[in-house]
Amino acid sequence: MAMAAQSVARSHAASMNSLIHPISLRNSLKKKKNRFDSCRQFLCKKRKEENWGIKGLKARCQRRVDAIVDQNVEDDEMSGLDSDDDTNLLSIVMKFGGSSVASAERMREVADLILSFPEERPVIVLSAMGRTTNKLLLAGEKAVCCGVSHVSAIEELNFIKDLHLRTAEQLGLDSSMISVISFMLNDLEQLLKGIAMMKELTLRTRDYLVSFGECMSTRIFAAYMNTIGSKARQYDAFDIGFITTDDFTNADILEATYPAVAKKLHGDWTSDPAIPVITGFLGKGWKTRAVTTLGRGGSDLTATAIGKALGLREIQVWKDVDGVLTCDPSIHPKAEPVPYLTFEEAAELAYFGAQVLHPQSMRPAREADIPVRVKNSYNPQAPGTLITKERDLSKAVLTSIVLKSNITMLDIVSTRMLGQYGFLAKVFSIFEDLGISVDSVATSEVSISLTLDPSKLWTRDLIQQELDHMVEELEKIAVVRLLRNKSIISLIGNVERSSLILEKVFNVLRKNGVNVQMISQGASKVNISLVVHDSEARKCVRALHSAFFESDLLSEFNAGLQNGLPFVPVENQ
Ligand SMILES: Nc1ncnc2c1ncn2[C@@H]1O[C@H](COP(=O)(O)OP(=O)(O)O)[C@@H](O)[C@H]1O
Ligand SMILES: N[C@@H](CC(=O)OP(=O)(O)O)C(=O)O
Repeated sequence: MAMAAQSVARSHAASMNSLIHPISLRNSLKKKKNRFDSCRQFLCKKRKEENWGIKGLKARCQRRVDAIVDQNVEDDEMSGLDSDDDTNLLSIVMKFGGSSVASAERMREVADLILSFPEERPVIVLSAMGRTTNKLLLAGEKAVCCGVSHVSAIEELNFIKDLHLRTAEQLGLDSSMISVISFMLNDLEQLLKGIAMMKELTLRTRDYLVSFGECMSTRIFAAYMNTIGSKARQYDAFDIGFITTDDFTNADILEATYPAVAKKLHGDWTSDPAIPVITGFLGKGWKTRAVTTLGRGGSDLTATAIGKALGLREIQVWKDVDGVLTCDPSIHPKAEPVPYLTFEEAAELAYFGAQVLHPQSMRPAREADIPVRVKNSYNPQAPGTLITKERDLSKAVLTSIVLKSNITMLDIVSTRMLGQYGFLAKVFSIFEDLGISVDSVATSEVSISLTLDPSKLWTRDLIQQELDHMVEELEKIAVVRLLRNKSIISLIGNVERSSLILEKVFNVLRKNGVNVQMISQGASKVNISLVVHDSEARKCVRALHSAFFESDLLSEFNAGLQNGLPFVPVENQ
Protein backbone atom coordinates (compact mmCIF):
# COMPACT_ATOMS: atom_id res chain seq x y z
CA MET A 1 0.00 0.00 0.00
CA ALA A 2 2.77 2.41 0.97
CA MET A 3 4.62 1.65 -2.24
CA ALA A 4 1.44 2.44 -4.14
CA ALA A 5 1.21 5.79 -2.34
CA GLN A 6 4.79 6.50 -3.22
CA SER A 7 4.27 5.68 -6.85
CA VAL A 8 1.19 7.93 -6.92
CA ALA A 9 3.36 10.66 -5.44
CA ARG A 10 6.14 9.98 -7.92
CA SER A 11 3.81 10.16 -10.90
CA HIS A 12 2.47 13.36 -9.45
CA ALA A 13 5.99 14.75 -9.16
CA ALA A 14 6.65 13.65 -12.72
CA SER A 15 3.62 15.55 -13.97
CA MET A 16 5.00 18.63 -12.19
CA ASN A 17 8.19 18.30 -14.20
CA SER A 18 6.56 19.71 -17.26
CA LEU A 19 6.20 23.22 -15.78
CA ILE A 20 8.80 25.88 -16.61
CA HIS A 21 11.52 26.64 -14.10
CA PRO A 22 11.71 30.35 -13.34
CA ILE A 23 14.40 30.04 -10.68
CA SER A 24 16.89 28.40 -12.97
CA LEU A 25 16.21 30.95 -15.71
CA ARG A 26 16.34 33.91 -13.39
CA ASN A 27 19.61 32.82 -11.77
CA SER A 28 21.43 32.39 -15.05
CA LEU A 29 20.26 35.69 -16.38
CA LYS A 30 20.93 37.69 -13.23
CA LYS A 31 24.57 36.75 -13.54
CA LYS A 32 24.75 37.93 -17.13
CA LYS A 33 22.32 40.54 -18.42
CA ASN A 34 19.25 40.57 -16.21
CA ARG A 35 17.08 40.01 -19.23
CA PHE A 36 14.95 37.20 -17.98
CA ASP A 37 11.70 39.12 -17.66
CA SER A 38 11.69 40.34 -21.19
CA CYS A 39 12.70 36.88 -22.33
CA ARG A 40 9.87 35.23 -20.40
CA GLN A 41 7.30 37.73 -21.62
CA PHE A 42 8.52 37.20 -25.14
CA LEU A 43 8.27 33.43 -24.82
CA CYS A 44 4.85 33.52 -23.18
CA LYS A 45 3.57 35.81 -25.95
CA LYS A 46 5.04 33.59 -28.61
CA ARG A 47 3.66 30.52 -26.90
CA LYS A 48 0.15 31.95 -27.04
CA GLU A 49 0.52 33.26 -30.58
CA GLU A 50 1.98 30.09 -32.01
CA ASN A 51 0.25 27.64 -29.69
CA TRP A 52 3.40 25.82 -28.56
CA GLY A 53 3.06 22.73 -26.41
CA ILE A 54 4.87 22.56 -23.05
CA LYS A 55 7.73 20.57 -24.61
CA GLY A 56 8.25 23.15 -27.30
CA LEU A 57 8.16 25.95 -24.75
CA LYS A 58 10.72 24.21 -22.58
CA ALA A 59 13.16 23.59 -25.42
CA ARG A 60 12.85 27.16 -26.67
CA CYS A 61 13.21 28.49 -23.12
CA GLN A 62 16.42 26.61 -22.57
CA ARG A 63 17.91 27.65 -25.92
CA ARG A 64 16.87 31.22 -25.25
CA VAL A 65 18.50 31.33 -21.79
CA ASP A 66 21.68 29.79 -23.11
CA ALA A 67 21.77 32.29 -25.91
CA ILE A 68 21.31 35.25 -23.58
CA VAL A 69 23.91 33.86 -21.18
CA ASP A 70 26.23 33.83 -24.14
CA GLN A 71 25.26 37.44 -24.88
CA ASN A 72 25.23 36.87 -28.60
CA VAL A 73 21.64 37.31 -29.65
CA GLU A 74 18.81 39.78 -29.78
CA ASP A 75 15.60 39.17 -27.82
CA ASP A 76 13.62 37.88 -30.74
CA GLU A 77 16.29 35.53 -32.07
CA MET A 78 16.25 31.80 -31.46
CA SER A 79 19.60 30.12 -31.02
CA GLY A 80 20.54 26.47 -30.82
CA LEU A 81 23.39 26.99 -28.32
CA ASP A 82 23.83 24.33 -25.63
CA SER A 83 25.04 25.46 -22.21
CA ASP A 84 27.39 23.14 -20.33
CA ASP A 85 28.27 25.77 -17.74
CA ASP A 86 29.32 24.54 -14.28
CA THR A 87 27.90 27.68 -12.70
CA ASN A 88 24.46 26.28 -13.46
CA LEU A 89 24.96 23.22 -11.29
CA LEU A 90 23.39 22.81 -7.85
CA SER A 91 25.26 25.11 -5.47
CA ILE A 92 24.21 24.66 -1.83
CA VAL A 93 22.16 22.38 0.38
CA MET A 94 19.59 23.93 2.73
CA LYS A 95 18.23 21.68 5.47
CA PHE A 96 15.13 22.71 7.39
CA GLY A 97 14.38 20.96 10.66
CA GLY A 98 10.98 20.00 12.03
CA SER A 99 10.37 23.33 13.73
CA SER A 100 11.05 25.19 10.45
CA VAL A 101 8.32 23.29 8.59
CA ALA A 102 5.86 22.76 11.44
CA SER A 103 2.81 24.33 9.72
CA ALA A 104 1.51 25.74 6.44
CA GLU A 105 2.59 29.20 7.52
CA ARG A 106 6.12 27.99 8.31
CA MET A 107 6.33 26.18 4.95
CA ARG A 108 5.37 29.41 3.17
CA GLU A 109 8.08 31.28 5.06
CA VAL A 110 10.66 28.61 4.22
CA ALA A 111 9.69 28.77 0.53
CA ASP A 112 10.11 32.58 0.63
CA LEU A 113 13.43 32.17 2.35
CA ILE A 114 14.66 29.76 -0.33
CA LEU A 115 13.51 32.13 -3.07
CA SER A 116 15.27 35.02 -1.35
CA PHE A 117 18.55 33.48 -2.54
CA PRO A 118 17.94 33.78 -6.30
CA GLU A 119 21.63 33.42 -7.04
CA GLU A 120 21.69 29.92 -5.49
CA ARG A 121 20.55 26.62 -6.96
CA PRO A 122 19.73 24.81 -3.72
CA VAL A 123 19.05 21.21 -2.79
CA ILE A 124 16.44 21.16 -0.03
CA VAL A 125 16.44 18.58 2.77
CA LEU A 126 13.43 18.48 5.09
CA SER A 127 12.62 16.82 8.37
CA ALA A 128 9.14 15.72 9.37
CA MET A 129 6.69 18.50 10.31
CA GLY A 130 7.02 19.73 13.91
CA ARG A 131 7.00 16.87 16.39
CA THR A 132 5.64 14.31 13.94
CA THR A 133 8.49 11.82 14.54
CA ASN A 134 7.81 11.76 18.29
CA LYS A 135 4.10 11.38 17.68
CA LEU A 136 4.63 8.52 15.23
CA LEU A 137 6.79 6.72 17.78
CA LEU A 138 4.19 7.26 20.48
CA ALA A 139 1.41 6.06 18.17
CA GLY A 140 3.50 2.93 17.47
CA GLU A 141 3.99 2.25 21.17
CA LYS A 142 0.28 2.72 21.87
CA ALA A 143 -0.62 0.42 18.95
CA VAL A 144 1.41 -2.42 20.52
CA CYS A 145 -1.00 -2.65 23.43
CA CYS A 146 -4.29 -1.00 22.44
CA GLY A 147 -5.81 -3.70 20.19
CA VAL A 148 -6.62 -3.39 16.46
CA SER A 149 -10.09 -1.95 16.99
CA HIS A 150 -8.72 0.99 18.98
CA VAL A 151 -6.00 2.07 16.54
CA SER A 152 -8.20 4.61 14.73
CA ALA A 153 -8.74 6.39 18.04
CA ILE A 154 -5.03 6.84 18.85
CA GLU A 155 -4.70 10.53 19.61
CA GLU A 156 -1.30 10.93 17.91
CA LEU A 157 -2.55 9.28 14.70
CA ASN A 158 -5.42 11.72 14.51
CA PHE A 159 -3.15 14.63 15.24
CA ILE A 160 -0.83 13.60 12.38
CA LYS A 161 -3.75 13.10 9.98
CA ASP A 162 -5.21 16.47 10.83
CA LEU A 163 -1.88 18.32 10.64
CA HIS A 164 -0.91 17.00 7.22
CA LEU A 165 -4.31 17.29 5.55
CA ARG A 166 -4.88 20.77 6.99
CA THR A 167 -1.43 21.90 5.85
CA ALA A 168 -1.98 20.55 2.31
CA GLU A 169 -5.32 22.36 2.12
CA GLN A 170 -4.03 25.62 3.61
CA LEU A 171 -1.21 25.64 1.07
CA GLY A 172 -3.76 25.33 -1.72
CA LEU A 173 -2.41 22.04 -3.07
CA ASP A 174 -4.44 20.41 -5.81
CA SER A 175 -6.73 17.46 -5.19
CA SER A 176 -4.28 14.93 -6.62
CA MET A 177 -1.67 15.85 -3.98
CA ILE A 178 -4.29 15.83 -1.24
CA SER A 179 -5.23 12.29 -2.27
CA VAL A 180 -1.55 11.27 -2.24
CA ILE A 181 -1.32 12.45 1.37
CA SER A 182 -4.66 10.82 2.32
CA PHE A 183 -3.42 7.62 0.76
CA MET A 184 -0.24 7.73 2.82
CA LEU A 185 -2.18 8.46 6.01
CA ASN A 186 -4.36 5.49 5.25
CA ASP A 187 -1.23 3.35 4.85
CA LEU A 188 0.04 4.67 8.16
CA GLU A 189 -3.17 3.58 9.89
CA GLN A 190 -2.91 0.14 8.28
CA LEU A 191 0.66 -0.16 9.52
CA LEU A 192 -0.42 0.74 13.07
CA LYS A 193 -3.15 -1.92 12.83
CA GLY A 194 -0.47 -4.41 11.77
CA ILE A 195 1.58 -3.45 14.83
CA ALA A 196 -1.52 -3.81 17.02
CA MET A 197 -2.19 -7.25 15.58
CA MET A 198 1.39 -8.42 16.05
CA LYS A 199 1.59 -6.74 19.49
CA GLU A 200 5.17 -5.95 18.61
CA LEU A 201 7.15 -2.96 17.34
CA THR A 202 10.52 -4.09 16.00
CA LEU A 203 13.30 -1.59 15.28
CA ARG A 204 12.79 -2.24 11.56
CA THR A 205 9.07 -1.47 11.78
CA ARG A 206 9.83 1.57 13.93
CA ASP A 207 11.99 2.99 11.13
CA TYR A 208 9.35 2.31 8.50
CA LEU A 209 6.77 3.92 10.78
CA VAL A 210 8.71 7.18 11.33
CA SER A 211 9.60 7.42 7.62
CA PHE A 212 6.01 8.55 6.96
CA GLY A 213 6.87 11.91 8.56
CA GLU A 214 9.59 12.92 6.10
CA CYS A 215 7.83 11.24 3.14
CA MET A 216 4.77 13.44 3.72
CA SER A 217 6.51 16.73 4.60
CA THR A 218 8.65 16.65 1.44
CA ARG A 219 5.71 15.80 -0.83
CA ILE A 220 3.65 18.64 0.60
CA PHE A 221 6.50 21.13 0.37
CA ALA A 222 7.58 20.20 -3.18
CA ALA A 223 3.98 20.44 -4.34
CA TYR A 224 3.68 23.87 -2.74
CA MET A 225 6.86 25.08 -4.48
CA ASN A 226 5.35 23.95 -7.76
CA THR A 227 2.09 25.71 -6.97
CA ILE A 228 3.92 29.01 -6.56
CA GLY A 229 5.76 28.50 -9.85
CA SER A 230 9.14 27.32 -8.54
CA LYS A 231 9.70 23.98 -10.09
CA ALA A 232 10.56 21.38 -7.46
CA ARG A 233 10.97 17.61 -7.48
CA GLN A 234 10.42 15.39 -4.45
CA TYR A 235 12.79 12.51 -3.65
CA ASP A 236 12.74 9.78 -1.02
CA ALA A 237 16.36 9.42 0.12
CA PHE A 238 16.00 5.61 0.18
CA ASP A 239 15.15 5.67 -3.53
CA ILE A 240 18.05 7.82 -4.72
CA GLY A 241 21.01 5.91 -3.34
CA PHE A 242 21.19 6.58 0.41
CA ILE A 243 22.60 3.16 1.26
CA THR A 244 23.17 2.46 4.95
CA THR A 245 24.11 -0.27 7.37
CA ASP A 246 21.16 -2.33 8.57
CA ASP A 247 21.33 -0.90 12.10
CA PHE A 248 17.72 0.12 12.32
CA THR A 249 17.10 3.38 14.22
CA ASN A 250 20.81 4.25 14.12
CA ALA A 251 22.11 3.38 10.66
CA ASP A 252 25.36 4.64 9.18
CA ILE A 253 25.68 5.97 5.64
CA LEU A 254 27.87 3.77 3.43
CA GLU A 255 30.41 5.15 0.92
CA ALA A 256 28.41 3.86 -2.06
CA THR A 257 25.85 6.56 -1.22
CA TYR A 258 27.96 9.44 -2.49
CA PRO A 259 28.40 8.51 -6.17
CA ALA A 260 24.85 7.15 -6.39
CA VAL A 261 23.25 10.31 -4.98
CA ALA A 262 25.48 12.54 -7.11
CA LYS A 263 24.59 10.66 -10.26
CA LYS A 264 20.86 10.80 -9.62
CA LEU A 265 20.60 14.43 -8.48
CA HIS A 266 23.08 15.82 -10.94
CA GLY A 267 21.61 13.81 -13.81
CA ASP A 268 18.05 14.95 -13.10
CA TRP A 269 19.12 18.56 -12.61
CA THR A 270 21.03 18.79 -15.87
CA SER A 271 18.37 17.04 -17.92
CA ASP A 272 15.40 18.82 -16.36
CA PRO A 273 16.20 21.43 -13.67
CA ALA A 274 13.90 21.41 -10.65
CA ILE A 275 14.72 22.16 -7.01
CA PRO A 276 15.30 18.77 -5.36
CA VAL A 277 13.31 18.35 -2.13
CA ILE A 278 14.70 15.33 -0.30
CA THR A 279 13.62 13.43 2.80
CA GLY A 280 16.14 13.85 5.61
CA PHE A 281 16.85 11.12 8.16
CA LEU A 282 16.05 8.12 5.91
CA GLY A 283 18.09 5.53 4.06
CA LYS A 284 17.93 1.98 2.76
CA GLY A 285 19.69 -0.92 4.50
CA TRP A 286 22.18 -2.49 2.13
CA LYS A 287 21.32 -6.09 3.05
CA THR A 288 17.66 -5.88 4.02
CA ARG A 289 16.71 -3.21 1.43
CA ALA A 290 14.32 -1.92 4.12
CA VAL A 291 13.90 1.72 5.18
CA THR A 292 16.44 2.71 7.84
CA THR A 293 16.89 5.91 9.87
CA LEU A 294 20.13 7.70 10.74
CA GLY A 295 19.38 8.30 14.44
CA ARG A 296 17.34 11.15 15.92
CA GLY A 297 18.12 14.47 14.26
CA GLY A 298 19.57 12.55 11.28
CA SER A 299 18.46 15.09 8.66
CA ASP A 300 21.58 17.11 9.46
CA LEU A 301 23.61 14.10 8.34
CA THR A 302 21.51 13.73 5.18
CA ALA A 303 22.32 17.36 4.36
CA THR A 304 26.06 17.08 4.88
CA ALA A 305 26.14 13.79 2.95
CA ILE A 306 24.43 15.48 -0.01
CA GLY A 307 26.90 18.37 0.27
CA LYS A 308 29.77 15.94 0.03
CA ALA A 309 28.18 13.84 -2.73
CA LEU A 310 27.65 16.87 -4.98
CA GLY A 311 30.73 18.83 -3.88
CA LEU A 312 28.53 21.81 -3.02
CA ARG A 313 29.81 25.24 -1.99
CA GLU A 314 28.04 25.37 1.39
CA ILE A 315 25.79 23.32 3.64
CA GLN A 316 23.15 25.28 5.55
CA VAL A 317 21.18 23.81 8.44
CA TRP A 318 18.22 25.98 9.38
CA LYS A 319 16.93 25.59 12.94
CA ASP A 320 14.88 27.48 15.52
CA VAL A 321 17.91 29.02 17.29
CA ASP A 322 20.43 31.68 16.21
CA GLY A 323 23.12 29.06 15.54
CA VAL A 324 25.12 26.87 17.88
CA LEU A 325 24.86 28.49 21.30
CA THR A 326 27.21 28.64 24.28
CA CYS A 327 24.94 26.10 26.00
CA ASP A 328 21.50 24.55 25.64
CA PRO A 329 19.06 27.50 25.90
CA SER A 330 16.57 25.31 27.74
CA ILE A 331 19.11 24.95 30.57
CA HIS A 332 20.26 28.56 30.64
CA PRO A 333 18.41 31.37 28.83
CA LYS A 334 21.55 33.53 28.67
CA ALA A 335 23.10 31.18 26.08
CA GLU A 336 24.59 33.15 23.18
CA PRO A 337 25.42 32.26 19.58
CA VAL A 338 28.93 31.04 18.82
CA PRO A 339 29.97 32.76 15.56
CA TYR A 340 32.69 30.31 14.44
CA LEU A 341 33.49 26.68 15.13
CA THR A 342 35.85 24.12 13.64
CA PHE A 343 34.51 20.78 12.39
CA GLU A 344 36.32 19.18 15.31
CA GLU A 345 34.67 21.43 17.89
CA ALA A 346 31.24 20.98 16.32
CA ALA A 347 31.67 17.20 16.18
CA GLU A 348 32.68 16.99 19.86
CA LEU A 349 29.84 19.26 20.82
CA ALA A 350 27.33 17.14 18.89
CA TYR A 351 28.79 13.88 20.06
CA PHE A 352 28.70 14.94 23.71
CA GLY A 353 25.01 15.73 23.50
CA ALA A 354 24.27 19.18 22.04
CA GLN A 355 20.95 18.39 20.36
CA VAL A 356 21.50 21.16 17.81
CA LEU A 357 23.62 18.93 15.51
CA HIS A 358 23.48 15.21 14.75
CA PRO A 359 26.57 13.50 16.23
CA GLN A 360 27.82 12.17 12.89
CA SER A 361 26.80 15.12 10.75
CA MET A 362 30.20 16.84 10.65
CA ARG A 363 31.94 13.81 9.14
CA PRO A 364 30.96 14.24 5.46
CA ALA A 365 31.42 18.03 5.64
CA ARG A 366 34.90 17.65 7.13
CA GLU A 367 35.88 14.96 4.61
CA ALA A 368 34.84 17.18 1.73
CA ASP A 369 35.92 20.40 3.47
CA ILE A 370 32.58 22.12 2.88
CA PRO A 371 31.59 24.93 5.29
CA VAL A 372 28.46 24.31 7.36
CA ARG A 373 26.33 27.28 8.38
CA VAL A 374 23.81 26.91 11.23
CA LYS A 375 21.03 29.48 10.80
CA ASN A 376 17.69 30.38 12.33
CA SER A 377 14.69 30.11 10.00
CA TYR A 378 12.70 32.26 12.46
CA ASN A 379 15.38 34.95 12.35
CA PRO A 380 17.21 34.69 9.00
CA GLN A 381 19.04 38.00 9.56
CA ALA A 382 21.02 36.56 12.48
CA PRO A 383 24.52 35.64 11.28
CA GLY A 384 24.36 32.10 12.75
CA THR A 385 27.38 29.86 13.23
CA LEU A 386 29.92 29.11 10.52
CA ILE A 387 31.69 25.75 10.89
CA THR A 388 34.92 25.31 8.93
CA LYS A 389 38.14 23.31 9.00
CA GLU A 390 40.12 25.98 10.85
CA ARG A 391 39.47 29.18 12.73
CA ASP A 392 41.41 31.76 14.69
CA LEU A 393 41.78 30.32 18.18
CA SER A 394 44.06 33.05 19.53
CA LYS A 395 41.20 34.64 21.47
CA ALA A 396 39.25 31.47 22.20
CA VAL A 397 39.03 30.05 25.69
CA LEU A 398 35.74 28.21 26.10
CA THR A 399 33.34 27.87 23.16
CA SER A 400 30.38 25.95 24.50
CA ILE A 401 29.22 23.88 27.46
CA VAL A 402 27.35 20.66 26.73
CA LEU A 403 25.37 18.48 29.09
CA LYS A 404 24.58 14.82 28.59
CA SER A 405 22.44 13.43 31.41
CA ASN A 406 21.40 9.99 32.58
CA ILE A 407 24.78 8.46 31.89
CA THR A 408 26.03 5.17 33.27
CA MET A 409 29.55 5.20 34.63
CA LEU A 410 31.81 2.25 35.41
CA ASP A 411 34.73 2.03 37.83
CA ILE A 412 36.84 -0.99 36.95
CA VAL A 413 39.78 -1.97 39.17
CA SER A 414 42.06 -4.81 38.14
CA THR A 415 42.28 -7.77 40.53
CA ARG A 416 45.86 -8.41 39.35
CA MET A 417 49.00 -6.69 40.65
CA LEU A 418 50.67 -3.58 39.26
CA GLY A 419 52.81 -4.13 36.19
CA GLN A 420 50.39 -6.58 34.56
CA TYR A 421 50.13 -5.76 30.87
CA GLY A 422 47.07 -6.19 28.70
CA PHE A 423 44.48 -5.03 31.28
CA LEU A 424 43.11 -2.17 29.20
CA ALA A 425 43.10 -4.35 26.09
CA LYS A 426 41.04 -7.01 27.89
CA VAL A 427 38.53 -4.47 29.17
CA PHE A 428 38.04 -2.89 25.77
CA SER A 429 37.78 -6.23 24.00
CA ILE A 430 34.79 -7.00 26.25
CA PHE A 431 33.11 -3.78 25.12
CA GLU A 432 33.91 -4.61 21.52
CA ASP A 433 32.43 -8.10 21.82
CA LEU A 434 29.25 -6.68 23.33
CA GLY A 435 29.02 -3.82 20.82
CA ILE A 436 28.92 -1.17 23.53
CA SER A 437 30.66 2.11 22.83
CA VAL A 438 32.41 4.22 25.43
CA ASP A 439 32.17 8.03 25.71
CA SER A 440 34.89 9.19 28.11
CA VAL A 441 37.72 7.35 29.80
CA ALA A 442 40.13 8.09 32.65
CA THR A 443 42.77 5.47 33.46
CA SER A 444 45.58 4.49 35.77
CA GLU A 445 47.62 1.34 35.35
CA VAL A 446 45.22 -0.82 37.32
CA SER A 447 41.93 1.02 37.13
CA ILE A 448 39.64 2.60 34.60
CA SER A 449 36.68 4.90 34.98
CA LEU A 450 34.51 5.30 31.94
CA THR A 451 31.09 6.38 30.76
CA LEU A 452 28.95 4.43 28.32
CA ASP A 453 27.34 5.80 25.19
CA PRO A 454 23.60 5.53 25.82
CA SER A 455 22.63 5.62 22.12
CA LYS A 456 23.55 1.95 21.85
CA LEU A 457 21.27 1.15 24.76
CA TRP A 458 17.92 1.59 23.08
CA THR A 459 15.22 0.02 25.26
CA ARG A 460 15.00 -0.41 29.02
CA ASP A 461 15.03 -4.24 28.98
CA LEU A 462 18.05 -4.26 26.77
CA ILE A 463 19.92 -1.79 28.98
CA GLN A 464 19.57 -4.00 32.03
CA GLN A 465 20.30 -7.18 30.10
CA GLU A 466 23.32 -5.72 28.40
CA LEU A 467 24.68 -4.12 31.54
CA ASP A 468 24.30 -7.32 33.56
CA HIS A 469 26.13 -9.30 30.92
CA MET A 470 28.85 -6.67 30.63
CA VAL A 471 29.43 -6.59 34.40
CA GLU A 472 29.54 -10.41 34.48
CA GLU A 473 32.26 -10.44 31.82
CA LEU A 474 34.28 -7.64 33.44
CA GLU A 475 34.09 -9.28 36.87
CA LYS A 476 36.22 -12.11 35.50
CA ILE A 477 39.22 -9.75 35.53
CA ALA A 478 38.31 -6.84 37.79
CA VAL A 479 36.23 -5.42 40.59
CA VAL A 480 33.42 -3.48 38.94
CA ARG A 481 31.26 -0.66 40.31
CA LEU A 482 28.32 0.48 38.20
CA LEU A 483 27.22 4.04 38.89
CA ARG A 484 23.93 5.33 37.49
CA ASN A 485 22.37 8.80 37.18
CA LYS A 486 25.53 10.58 36.19
CA SER A 487 25.93 13.52 33.82
CA ILE A 488 28.83 14.46 31.59
CA ILE A 489 29.52 18.18 31.34
CA SER A 490 31.72 18.71 28.30
CA LEU A 491 33.69 21.90 27.99
CA ILE A 492 34.39 22.51 24.33
CA GLY A 493 37.10 25.06 23.77
CA ASN A 494 40.74 25.80 23.37
CA VAL A 495 42.36 23.10 25.44
CA GLU A 496 45.70 24.88 24.89
CA ARG A 497 44.30 26.98 27.73
CA SER A 498 43.32 24.05 29.88
CA SER A 499 45.04 25.42 33.01
CA LEU A 500 42.94 28.55 32.90
CA ILE A 501 39.79 26.59 32.10
CA LEU A 502 40.34 24.04 34.86
CA GLU A 503 41.30 26.66 37.43
CA LYS A 504 38.04 28.44 36.79
CA VAL A 505 36.00 25.25 36.62
CA PHE A 506 37.20 23.98 39.99
CA ASN A 507 36.68 27.37 41.54
CA VAL A 508 33.07 27.41 40.36
CA LEU A 509 32.43 23.84 41.43
CA ARG A 510 34.01 24.34 44.84
CA LYS A 511 31.86 27.43 45.44
CA ASN A 512 28.80 25.39 44.52
CA GLY A 513 29.82 22.44 46.68
CA VAL A 514 30.02 20.02 43.75
CA ASN A 515 32.43 17.08 43.67
CA VAL A 516 33.69 15.95 40.25
CA GLN A 517 33.59 12.15 39.97
CA MET A 518 35.70 11.78 36.85
CA ILE A 519 37.63 14.10 34.58
CA SER A 520 38.92 13.38 31.10
CA GLN A 521 40.71 15.45 28.51
CA GLY A 522 40.58 13.91 25.05
CA ALA A 523 43.43 13.89 22.58
CA SER A 524 41.24 16.05 20.34
CA LYS A 525 42.42 19.17 22.23
CA VAL A 526 38.96 20.67 22.20
CA ASN A 527 37.14 18.86 24.96
CA ILE A 528 37.43 18.47 28.72
CA SER A 529 34.74 16.25 30.24
CA LEU A 530 33.62 16.25 33.86
CA VAL A 531 31.30 13.68 35.38
CA VAL A 532 28.97 14.89 38.13
CA HIS A 533 25.76 13.57 39.68
CA ASP A 534 22.61 14.16 37.58
CA SER A 535 20.94 16.16 40.34
CA GLU A 536 23.74 18.77 40.33
CA ALA A 537 24.39 18.96 36.61
CA ARG A 538 22.08 21.74 35.42
CA LYS A 539 23.05 23.98 38.29
CA CYS A 540 26.72 23.38 37.39
CA VAL A 541 26.15 24.28 33.73
CA ARG A 542 24.49 27.55 34.70
CA ALA A 543 27.27 28.44 37.13
CA LEU A 544 29.97 27.56 34.60
CA HIS A 545 28.20 29.58 31.92
CA SER A 546 28.11 32.65 34.17
CA ALA A 547 31.79 32.28 34.96
CA PHE A 548 32.96 31.76 31.38
CA PHE A 549 30.54 33.74 29.23
CA GLU A 550 29.09 36.39 31.46
CA SER A 551 32.43 37.81 32.62
CA ASP A 552 35.39 39.20 30.71
CA LEU A 553 37.44 36.05 30.69
CA LEU A 554 39.99 37.09 28.10
CA SER A 555 41.03 40.20 29.99
CA GLU A 556 41.32 38.04 33.12
CA PHE A 557 43.63 35.79 31.17
CA ASN A 558 45.66 38.70 29.81
CA ALA A 559 45.84 40.26 33.27
CA GLY A 560 47.32 36.97 34.50
CA LEU A 561 50.05 37.30 31.88
CA GLN A 562 50.82 40.89 32.88
CA ASN A 563 51.08 39.90 36.54
CA GLY A 564 53.93 37.59 35.66
CA LEU A 565 51.82 34.43 35.52
CA PRO A 566 52.69 33.27 32.04
CA PHE A 567 50.36 30.86 30.33
CA VAL A 568 52.11 27.53 29.75
CA PRO A 569 50.42 25.11 27.35
CA VAL A 570 49.53 21.95 29.24
CA GLU A 571 51.82 19.72 27.17
CA ASN A 572 54.87 21.84 28.09
CA GLN A 573 54.33 21.72 31.83
N1 LIG B 1 24.39 24.35 22.26
C1 LIG B 1 23.21 24.48 21.66
N2 LIG B 1 23.03 25.42 20.72
C2 LIG B 1 21.85 25.56 20.11
N3 LIG B 1 20.77 24.81 20.35
C3 LIG B 1 20.87 23.84 21.28
C4 LIG B 1 22.10 23.63 21.97
N4 LIG B 1 21.91 22.58 22.82
C5 LIG B 1 20.65 22.17 22.66
N5 LIG B 1 20.00 22.91 21.73
C6 LIG B 1 18.60 22.72 21.29
O1 LIG B 1 18.63 22.27 19.95
C7 LIG B 1 17.46 22.76 19.30
C8 LIG B 1 17.71 22.78 17.80
O2 LIG B 1 18.01 21.49 17.35
P1 LIG B 1 16.87 20.59 16.67
O3 LIG B 1 15.66 20.55 17.54
O4 LIG B 1 17.43 19.29 16.26
O5 LIG B 1 16.58 21.51 15.43
P2 LIG B 1 15.84 21.16 14.09
O6 LIG B 1 14.75 20.18 14.44
O7 LIG B 1 15.33 22.47 13.64
O8 LIG B 1 16.88 20.59 13.19
C9 LIG B 1 17.25 24.12 19.89
O9 LIG B 1 15.89 24.47 19.86
C10 LIG B 1 17.78 23.99 21.31
O10 LIG B 1 16.75 23.79 22.23
N1 LIG C 1 12.43 13.87 12.09
C1 LIG C 1 13.62 13.24 12.60
C2 LIG C 1 14.84 13.68 11.86
C3 LIG C 1 15.36 15.07 12.12
O1 LIG C 1 16.45 15.38 11.72
O2 LIG C 1 14.55 15.91 12.74
P1 LIG C 1 14.98 17.45 13.17
O3 LIG C 1 15.75 18.04 12.02
O4 LIG C 1 13.67 18.14 13.38
O5 LIG C 1 15.82 17.37 14.40
C4 LIG C 1 13.74 13.42 14.11
O6 LIG C 1 12.86 14.04 14.71
O7 LIG C 1 14.66 12.91 14.68
